[in-house]
Amino acid sequence: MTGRGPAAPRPAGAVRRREGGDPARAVVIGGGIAGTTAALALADAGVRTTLLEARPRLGGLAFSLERDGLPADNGQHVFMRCCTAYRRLLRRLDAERLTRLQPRLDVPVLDASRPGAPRTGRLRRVAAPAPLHLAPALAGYPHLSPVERAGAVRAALAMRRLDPGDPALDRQTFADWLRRQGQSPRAVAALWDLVGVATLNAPAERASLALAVKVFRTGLLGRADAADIGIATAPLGAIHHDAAGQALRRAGVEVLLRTPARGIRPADPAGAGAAGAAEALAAPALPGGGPGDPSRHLVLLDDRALEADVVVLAVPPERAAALLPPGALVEPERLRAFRPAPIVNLHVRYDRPVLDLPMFAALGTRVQWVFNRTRLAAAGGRGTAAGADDGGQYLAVSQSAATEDVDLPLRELRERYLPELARLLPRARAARVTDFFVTRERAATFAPDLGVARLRPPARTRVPGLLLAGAWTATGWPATMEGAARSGEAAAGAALDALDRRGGQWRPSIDRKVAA
Ligand SMILES: Cc1cc2nc3c(=O)[nH]c(=O)nc-3n(C[C@H](O)[C@H](O)[C@H](O)COP(=O)(O)OP(=O)(O)OC[C@H]3O[C@@H](n4cnc5c(N)ncnc54)[C@H](O)[C@@H]3O)c2cc1C
Repeated sequence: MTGRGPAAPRPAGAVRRREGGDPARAVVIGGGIAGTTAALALADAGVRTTLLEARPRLGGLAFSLERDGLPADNGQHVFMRCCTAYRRLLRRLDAERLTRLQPRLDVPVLDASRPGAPRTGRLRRVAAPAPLHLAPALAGYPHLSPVERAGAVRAALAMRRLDPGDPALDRQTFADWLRRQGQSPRAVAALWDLVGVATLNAPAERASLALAVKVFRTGLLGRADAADIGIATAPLGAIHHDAAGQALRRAGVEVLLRTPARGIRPADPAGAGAAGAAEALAAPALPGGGPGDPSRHLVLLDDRALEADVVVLAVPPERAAALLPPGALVEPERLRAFRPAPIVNLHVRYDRPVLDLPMFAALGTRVQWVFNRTRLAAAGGRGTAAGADDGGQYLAVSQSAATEDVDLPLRELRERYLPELARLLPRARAARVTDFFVTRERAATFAPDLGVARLRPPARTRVPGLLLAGAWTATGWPATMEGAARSGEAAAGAALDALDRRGGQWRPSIDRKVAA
């Protein structure tokens, strides 16, 4: 993270002003988690902020849909206690109450490779400092042999000595490193990939060691409570559209939905720049030269242009590449080099309860993680809204790194997965499936490929006051809600720094005397 931390909500009426007395203005482009975080931080610091979102809803990649009255998410999302920026955002949205955070990490792991009932292990922590907090779980983990368990402990201790920021780690795969640590294919499947595929969206064979070290060191080898799992008990849309929209509007942010930005250009110093998008698009490149004032920006819309002192561009990388003015990045083509990685969710409704656990991870089957949406919604006081109204149960099966599945027809996915769920859940064998549908996100995350760290730009561009945000920017985290929230905080901090640095144009402190 760069720049300052998030600002505390401003006192009512505090406005950040330019030298001439006009309020400082920001435009944030993109209403996903990164853009929402940035817009709130800017508004909280007294900057008049407009948030542009191309779609009719906020939330970006974290959203909900409705199917025959059943609220469903585009994909199951989880976070961890160590996701401090994301949890800050939840609090800022007054939406923590729409989530549940485990008091202590506890993940049941069902192994379906043997005939009969699956064997259950548990990855749960005890009240001890890291890394001892996981020692009893590992010692009793039935999916590894005693030799494999001892080997896993040795590898974990070796990983604690690696620095995720070391560029050399981004040039080797996680799998190569695990092999060098003597990890068996079984240990990779039953332990490292179990966590790694879900968090990195790639198996160890295709994941950069740098990102893997980031995940394991932060989540499992740092603070003992870091990996306690948090899950929304409400639909994602209730948090990232409804609560976000309310918080933004309460903070005074102007939220414009269905409003795509078409370009960013320097503002005309004579003030005529807002006249038309076509003329502005034809303006010469930044920085320097040409008629534009590089200290202010024009954000071009379909029918007009908005003038701003700072702009935060919080859209996916290929969109950012198209919107950035020439010269804003040294190597803008890098933004087009991110490879997308898919996640597929299978939504299954049974006519009766088939699972008591709130969630589990699976081995010995193609099923990865299963979430009991009915039980999770009941934990949040919304039992009837999640498939329990007819006495049934609604499960979401989350499949990361789903390259094989993402283009399969619904019927084939049904044939592929329902027998596997029946293998894992004995009660599902006698149950009737009342609905089965699929959500496919082809670009759920960027692929954590070797060398991906080199593609990820920091918040600051070469144009003063034009900042980048998004889970794909240089946060050090894989593409996650935490990465997105961190990037939003970083971009807002850098935008405020840019305002402060404009020699004499800005009053460095919030002017509390003038009403918004
Ligand atoms: C199925 C699935 C499961 C996932 N699971 C997890 C998980 O368990 N845990 C986790 O932490 N993360 C998970 N993620 C990743 C997480 O959702 C993303 O990393 C995060 O939401 C990205 O947020 P963002 O703001 O960076 O980008 P985005 O969400 O992509 O937001 C960008 C926004 O910009 C808008 N936009 C684009 N172009 C323009 C334009 N020209 N003008 C205006 N607006 C524009 C888009 O419409 C979009 O709303 C998952 C993602 C998916 C899809």
